[in-house]
Amino acid sequence: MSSGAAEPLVHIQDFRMDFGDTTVIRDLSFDVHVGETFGFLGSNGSGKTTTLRALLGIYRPTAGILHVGGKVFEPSDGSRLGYLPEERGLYKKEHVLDVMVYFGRLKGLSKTAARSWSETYLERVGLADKAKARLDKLSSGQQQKIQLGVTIMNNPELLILDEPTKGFDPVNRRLLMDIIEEHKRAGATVIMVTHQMEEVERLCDRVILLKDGVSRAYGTVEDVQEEFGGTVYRVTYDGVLPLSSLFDVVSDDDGRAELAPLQGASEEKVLRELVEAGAGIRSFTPARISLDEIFIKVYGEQHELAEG
Ligand SMILES: Nc1ncnc2c1ncn2[C@@H]1O[C@H](COP(=O)(O)OP(=O)(O)OP(=O)(O)O)[C@@H](O)[C@H]1O
Repeated sequence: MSSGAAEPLVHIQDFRMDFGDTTVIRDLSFDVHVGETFGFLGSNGSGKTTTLRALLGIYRPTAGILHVGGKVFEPSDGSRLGYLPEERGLYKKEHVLDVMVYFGRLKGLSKTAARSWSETYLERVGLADKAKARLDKLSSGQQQKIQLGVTIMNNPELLILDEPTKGFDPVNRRLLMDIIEEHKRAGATVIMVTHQMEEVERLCDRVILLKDGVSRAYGTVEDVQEEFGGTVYRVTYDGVLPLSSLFDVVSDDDGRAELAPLQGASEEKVLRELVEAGAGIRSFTPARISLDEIFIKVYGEQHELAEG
């Protein structure tokens, strides 16, 4: 899976995927570079899992180039890959530690190394007391922790994680994000499908946003924020917000509003307008537009790009 210095580790160009008469991905192109954490974002059914499956050879693409390390991925390249698929499932009637050691051996670790790694991991994720339990006696979140462990245990150079924290409570989500971040810091390239925008803002260097199988934004988180308006003003107020040609009201709830400036209206102009209109401003804070807001802007639109 080695890759030249300037060559992206993952290269997808003009990817198209049809299922029967239906096109679910069209003209999709993006690269993922060595060492970056890449957020693969999009609403339900926008084509994220399909793209990952095509990249890993599970689906045959209708058209386009999908390369890992400069060539089409083959199962024999898998020793440096950690893939957490969307559909989870391990050998549920087996015991936790046995399953982990089994997968560790498949990934080329010695039995001792796999056992020692697994015991340390179980301790870390609060499941040391479940080492001898059957997998199907664990909660779904606990089973997911085991599956993530199996995915990362050989320190893969490329980690592909399809919704790694789906179904986790906030404490466990943070723990899992810490673990993923450690792999990122150790130099792993990470492709992460997630619907949790705070995870993206915390971890991802670059992102792509898919809608109906088409890219709607691609670049660094900052680039994407800039593309969608860059700055917003968060205000708290006691009175009534005026209608204005200087800003759009993005959200307004219980004395808290978010305003998007129009045509580059400056902070001073917007604030003066609010004060002069008697809006009773208590606080006024410029902030970057959040990915959550961008997501709502993109996916709240009509499906004008639908089949056709
Ligand atoms: N094997 C298949 N046969 C036919 N259609 C499929 C198949 N796999 C996926 N699709 C369709 O392709 C589209 C994209 O699905 P995909 O699972 O890639 O979306 P996703 O972005 O991963 O969604 P989610 O966030 O809900 O997991 C959907 O309309 C889905 O119904």
